[in-house]
Amino acid sequence: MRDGMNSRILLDAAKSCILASSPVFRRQQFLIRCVGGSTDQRDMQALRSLEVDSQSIIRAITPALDPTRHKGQAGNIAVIGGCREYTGAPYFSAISALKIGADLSHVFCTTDAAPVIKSYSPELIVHPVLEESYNVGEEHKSSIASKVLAEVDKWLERFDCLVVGPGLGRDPFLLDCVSEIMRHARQSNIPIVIDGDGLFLVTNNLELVSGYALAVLTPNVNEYKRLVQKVLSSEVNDIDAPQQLLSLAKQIGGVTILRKGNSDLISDGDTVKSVSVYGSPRRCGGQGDILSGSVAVFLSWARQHILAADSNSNIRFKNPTVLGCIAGSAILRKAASLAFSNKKRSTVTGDIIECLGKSLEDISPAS
Ligand SMILES: NC(=O)C1=CN([C@@H]2O[C@H](COP(=O)(O)OP(=O)(O)OC[C@H]3O[C@@H](n4cnc5c(N)ncnc54)[C@H](O)[C@@H]3O)[C@@H](O)[C@H]2O)[C@@H](O)CC1
Ligand SMILES: Nc1ncnc2c1ncn2[C@@H]1O[C@H](COP(=O)(O)OP(=O)(O)OP(=O)(O)O)[C@@H](O)[C@H]1O
Ligand SMILES: [Mg+2]
Repeated sequence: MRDGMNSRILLDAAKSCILASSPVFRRQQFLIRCVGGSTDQRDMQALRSLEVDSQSIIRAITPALDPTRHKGQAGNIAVIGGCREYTGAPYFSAISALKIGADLSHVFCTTDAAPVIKSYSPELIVHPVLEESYNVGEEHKSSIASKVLAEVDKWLERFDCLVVGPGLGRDPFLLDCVSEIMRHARQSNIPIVIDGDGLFLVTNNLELVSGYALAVLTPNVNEYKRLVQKVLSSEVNDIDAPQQLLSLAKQIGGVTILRKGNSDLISDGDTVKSVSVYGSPRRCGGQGDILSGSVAVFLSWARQHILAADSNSNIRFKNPTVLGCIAGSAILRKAASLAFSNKKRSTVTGDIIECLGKSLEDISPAS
């Protein structure tokens, strides 16, 4: 009996050793650490105490479908992104804005990407205005940059929010032009959601967003790591994730940051909120793009709602960028959950986009 027990203990120990040295196991442990998946009870409790009632926020800020309203009042969004490599990301972001309920959705992309993005959907207004270095001779760079800016400026004042970065690429000439567009948007007080390669640009040029309360950064695990290293000169701290996020947002002058992960954490340097609505175990590319388009619309609605709120309403004291992040995160996660219940392992980003309407309808019915 005793011998049997000893050999079982030895067998278990051997199994643990084999498991711990297996590359698959080590990769899983690495990923758990990367996405902040600490199982520490105190961490879980701390996160639970930050959880917000996202459904009430969505109900409060979603505008009624009022017959007196005209086209554009429910939101006019522009995505700056789309290059030779990436045409899916700007499409996902822009179409998600429409499916949430914006009236108009534009894409400003490179001349190469435009015909491709136009062919995905006639709903989007696609402007082939950006250029990458390979298409522009050194001697023409300055005149092309002025032309790009003039093209975007013609439209800028009409937009309720810009999304900068989905599928933008990292070409230096293109990023210089986009920096100028961001400066103009900032002068005009237009909110800017920054994602993907827009975060690469901003991390290396923090002055573009520093101190701009209408800027929202939506980093994934890698983008967050780069931001923390650059701004706080430290590594990501998953043990005290809310405190580190708060410091980061404060250090960049009160921008709002949505740190994507197992739970989405949101901070504007004053408060930290968490959205842990059940989402999906599928991690197909493009979900962050749905999020950026959704946040842009909800942020615009939150601003409108706050402007129109009467003096007794306590929503007037809330930050619209934080409200937009909470609502966008909760809707994306609910849509991802719905899509997964239908499509399981074959769930792709398009399936999640198809569930955005039902997800919002369940929370805030159209009539
Ligand atoms: N269909 C498309 O056109 C898409 C284009 N995208 C664009 O692609 C560009 C680069 O974005 P990326 O998200 O790839 O850049 P990242 O710097 O986040 O990712 C680079 C690498 O990190 C890995 N990685 C990503 N998330 C991870 C996680 N949670 N844990 C461990 N490793 C992880 C990825 O597999 C990839 O190899 C952006 O412009 C983005 O907008 C993406 O939005 C996805 C969809
Ligand atoms: N580990 C996770 N568990 C549950 N949900 C997650 C997890 N990681 C991310 N998400 C959800 O997916 C959304 C997109 O996050 P993700 O990290 O995939 O962004 P991304 O890498 O920028 O995506 P994209 O492929 O569009 O660039 C987040 O808002 C979050 O709600
Ligand atoms: Mg992304």
